[in-house]
Amino acid sequence: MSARSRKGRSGSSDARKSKKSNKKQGKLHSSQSSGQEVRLAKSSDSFGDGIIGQKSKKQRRTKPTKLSDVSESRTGSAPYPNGLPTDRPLDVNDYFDQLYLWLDLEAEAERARLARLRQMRSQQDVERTGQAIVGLDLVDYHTGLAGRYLLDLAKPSGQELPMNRLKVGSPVVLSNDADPSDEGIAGVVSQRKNYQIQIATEVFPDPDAQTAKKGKSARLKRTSIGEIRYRLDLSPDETTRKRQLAAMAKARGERGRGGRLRDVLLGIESPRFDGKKISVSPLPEEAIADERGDIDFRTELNPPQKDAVAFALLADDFAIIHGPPGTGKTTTLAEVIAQAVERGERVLACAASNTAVDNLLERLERLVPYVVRVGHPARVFEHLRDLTLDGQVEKDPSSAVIKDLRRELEQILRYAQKDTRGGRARGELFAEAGRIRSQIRSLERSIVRGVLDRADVICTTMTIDDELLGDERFDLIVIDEACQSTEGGMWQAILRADRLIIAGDHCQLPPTVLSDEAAAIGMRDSLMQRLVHRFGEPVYRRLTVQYRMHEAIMRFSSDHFYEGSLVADASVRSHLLCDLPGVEKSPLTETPLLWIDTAGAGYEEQLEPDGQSKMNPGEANVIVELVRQLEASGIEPHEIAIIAPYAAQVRLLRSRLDMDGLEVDTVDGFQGREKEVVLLTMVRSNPDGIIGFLADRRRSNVAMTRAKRKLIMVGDSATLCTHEFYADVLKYVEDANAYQSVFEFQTLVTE
Ligand SMILES: Nc1ncnc2c1ncn2[C@@H]1O[C@H](COP(=O)(O)OP(=O)(O)OP(=O)(O)O)[C@@H](O)[C@H]1O
Repeated sequence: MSARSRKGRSGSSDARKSKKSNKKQGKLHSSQSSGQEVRLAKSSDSFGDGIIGQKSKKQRRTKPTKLSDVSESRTGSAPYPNGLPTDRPLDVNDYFDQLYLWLDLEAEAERARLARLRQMRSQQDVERTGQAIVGLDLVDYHTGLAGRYLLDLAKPSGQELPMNRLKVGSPVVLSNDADPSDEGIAGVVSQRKNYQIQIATEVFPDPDAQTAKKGKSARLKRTSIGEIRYRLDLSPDETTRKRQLAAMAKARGERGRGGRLRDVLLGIESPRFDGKKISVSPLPEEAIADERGDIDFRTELNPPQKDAVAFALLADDFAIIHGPPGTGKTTTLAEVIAQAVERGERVLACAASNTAVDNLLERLERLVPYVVRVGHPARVFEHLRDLTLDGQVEKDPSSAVIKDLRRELEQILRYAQKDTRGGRARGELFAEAGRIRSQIRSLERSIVRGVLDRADVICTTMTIDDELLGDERFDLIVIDEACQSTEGGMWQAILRADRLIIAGDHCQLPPTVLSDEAAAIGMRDSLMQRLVHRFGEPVYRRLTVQYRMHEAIMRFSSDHFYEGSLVADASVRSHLLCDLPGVEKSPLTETPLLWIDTAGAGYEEQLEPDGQSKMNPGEANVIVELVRQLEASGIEPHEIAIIAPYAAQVRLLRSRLDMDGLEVDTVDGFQGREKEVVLLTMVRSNPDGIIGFLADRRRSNVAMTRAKRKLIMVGDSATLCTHEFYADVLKYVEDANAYQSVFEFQTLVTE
């Protein structure tokens, strides 16, 4: 059945109610007549940290006088200079003005970063930032979906690429390495290997076109493609920015159901559950129990998870699922989606990162008849690639014609590359290539439409390809890892339905925001957190049974971040490394927790030579020794993760521990992941007690909740415990008899 006819089947949210009794429909009718204003919910203290600062007076913008004052005066004139308030309704125009300002400041910060990068001329300095790779050869090229060019770049003579932050999906600029004035062409990383990186571009890097673009004579310098050495720079994500701006402009003027959802999310209207405004009557537990009884669950869920599913399905506007680490938030969301599909709804399922989208997709594959993953296949887990749009288009019988056209296109490009006539003749070949590309595009478009129309669920990151989805609307939008997205990043998705389910954990990593000015006026605070503070308990359900950590690993996080509400499931409550097959019993494997305190050992932090990042070679030695001991006890390298807050320490440890399967990464690389044993190197050790961004407790919460059976921290208590949070960690570890000074550890090693 096509999407269009399915929409007819499901209609609006009425279809969702079709399974319910008349009694419920009656309730819906009676409450809709109520026109009461929203009840100001108390900020929910139980939801956690840092209630957003509030300021009652509306500020008007003033013009900056000095250039140096630009950012400061712009943040000072923000409609909400202390971030979005949660104690009163937001004004629609002020709200979107604030979001625009965030985006502007962020774009400014990104441009400044790129400019600094492009000014660095020392190859080592540039590459150490992790944001650029220089001295690259174009070694091959192909064409991909939508006639994009896929360019393979590698270092000459096959050297390994430096450690870099150019991930699959990152926007980049490809430019001539020898020409600092070259503006380059935009692309997206589509594949990344140790020795080679591939980017997808809309434009072929034709050297004639580059010289012509700069107004120089084509005769000035004849270069063949192979003679140019390129550099790749991580670039500001202009496409995402433009899409977000367009979505925000549309949301500002939205009317009808879309306008209502916007007003609910801005706290102007009261959210409704089961047809009733929560300002009149919060959803009673009996209604949830009732709904739960009606559901034929497709997954084995625990009671809080089942409640969350029922609660979400009863939401008329939005509902929130708060999922602390390992509590099955994604599992629960997948069940919500499966139930919605069962009721005849079409769902758009999103998350902030590709990994999070794939985690959801992995579960949906088993639960939903027809799910499509939108996004570049290279960014999708390999075992899920058949579910991508590209994968499904490939299976379509008309794809054979496209393959022939692509072959023809590649042939023409190769002729063009070899063509020594230059100028017009070469230009004609590129023009012919352009015509074939548009033919390919129009054929693909019709196949793509067919695939999307058949889908019950479409999965994508929050950067939605509006061109691809057109103005298609869904019955329900589901957003996982919602706290990792800025508010501005949510509107593209929100606009596509009248109902929204968001899941996440505000006590884990916030979205990456480069601009400190934007962060100071609230850009790092999530929509989810704001809604909980605004409306309180009636709009969210928290999952409380976790399936990852030994109880002792979980307890600190539970007490500190989740009011002690977490419970370790019996299957994990007391599991230890020594319970794994082939693992010997030893002091390291028989206990779940250990802090090796380096205080007094003189393991001071160091600035990486020529770099900005910090490392701690003394701590690295301890980590290397611990890995050696774990391996000797029978733990496999792929069961071990090392987490360091600083890239320089990651680099140092990677160079010291070249083991297949062992992962060494920053905290950001580990959100949403787990390992049997996690070693945390804290790095900071200085006489002034400066701990830098370790002060963000959310970062530590993520790092400390990745381990299933053993968490080992290596750090200097004298430096760290100047901060109350780490003093609490130390006390917890001491009470759990899991403290060891590095001097004791070394004695044990030498014995
Ligand atoms: N009711 C359940 N019974 C048994 N296992 C479960 C249940 N719910 C979730 N799990 C398991 O717990 C683990 C974590 O689940 P899931 O990935 O859904 O959690 P999450 O909250 O999204 O995780 P994260 O904290 O990494 O974001 C998975 O291995 C999952 O199979």
